Amino acid sequence: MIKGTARKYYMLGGKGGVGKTSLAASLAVKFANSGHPTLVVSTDPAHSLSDSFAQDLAGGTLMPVEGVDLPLYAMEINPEQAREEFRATTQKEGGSGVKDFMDSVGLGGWVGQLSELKLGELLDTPPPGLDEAMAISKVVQFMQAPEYDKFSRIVFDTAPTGHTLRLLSLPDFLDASIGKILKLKQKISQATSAIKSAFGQGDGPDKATDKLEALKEKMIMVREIFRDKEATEFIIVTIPTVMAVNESSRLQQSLQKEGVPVKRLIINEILPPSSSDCKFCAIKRKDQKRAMDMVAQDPNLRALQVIESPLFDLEIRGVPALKFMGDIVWH
Ligand SMILES: Nc1ncnc2c1ncn2[C@@H]1O[C@H](COP(=O)(O)OP(=O)(O)OP(=O)(O)O)[C@@H](O)[C@H]1O
Repeated sequence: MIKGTARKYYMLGGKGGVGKTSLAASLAVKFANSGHPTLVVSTDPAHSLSDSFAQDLAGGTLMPVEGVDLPLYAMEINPEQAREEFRATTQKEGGSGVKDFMDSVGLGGWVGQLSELKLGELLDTPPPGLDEAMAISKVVQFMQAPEYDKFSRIVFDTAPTGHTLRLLSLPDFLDASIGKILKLKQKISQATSAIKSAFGQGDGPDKATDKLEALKEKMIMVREIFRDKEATEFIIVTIPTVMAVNESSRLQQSLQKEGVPVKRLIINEILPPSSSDCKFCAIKRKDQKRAMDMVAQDPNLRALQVIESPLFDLEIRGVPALKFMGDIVWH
């Protein structure tokens, strides 16, 4: 995972509470320790990344992880706060502030093009996947803004399962919508010049179409990244319980359907070996073994490389603890 200097994206996904944040943070520390300028991104409203690194990383901007001499940055996007800002702006300014807001989250380019083309209505009603759009907008920012050029590893502590899948299918949805708009526009521009001006607002129809095409290209770029086997890996995180394994199996099935590259499955919180199990531990160990056997037999999961991560006897908080975890899990 540390080989090569080309940029790689790692996305950790799975059921709530299985250890995504801890594992994403420990992987980021591991990458940074290996010399990779690394960025870890979270869209969890609960500020779990701040908790994990034991420092305030909130604010939605690039934050250096303090107290370590590592090329390590974190970014915590709070989707709830972003949604509130969105609502406030649209209410206050009757929708005209949408561009300012979207500018602030890095979607400005898209919105600029959309509103010029009078397609801003698409964004006036925030779609259910706005949280995911935030994350995607940041991905687009990574690819475009020079301050992100330096990162060779980008780790996402993704939202729980359902959100993650929406995130992955959103570019497809937008791509399809724009395709439809393009077709519609072509039809209309052939029909009447009055309707033509509603789309173009002074721009010739060709220029407007170019802009839409450029917008579509950008979205395709995001989608390609999610599906690029060379650049991206989605790592499923699970724990050794029947419920978590079943959910991971369904997640892997949907990711496969979306064409998202998955190679590894982490089973987190495995009881460490012991020669003197108490009754509780012995029962628990048996229970965990049953769930792990399920992984080995599951048609969706059995082909994945399994990484075992032990249950630690202390809470993993702060860089030294994350390094400790990372050295055990990611080797
Ligand atoms: N291997 C482990 N050993 C001991 N504690 C762990 C381990 N992995 C995670 N934890 C603890 O479990 C809790 C949940 O972990 P974490 O926040 O990383 O999960 P998550 O999947 O990101 O949760 P959410 O879905 O709520 O974002 C934290 O208190 C964390 O310290």
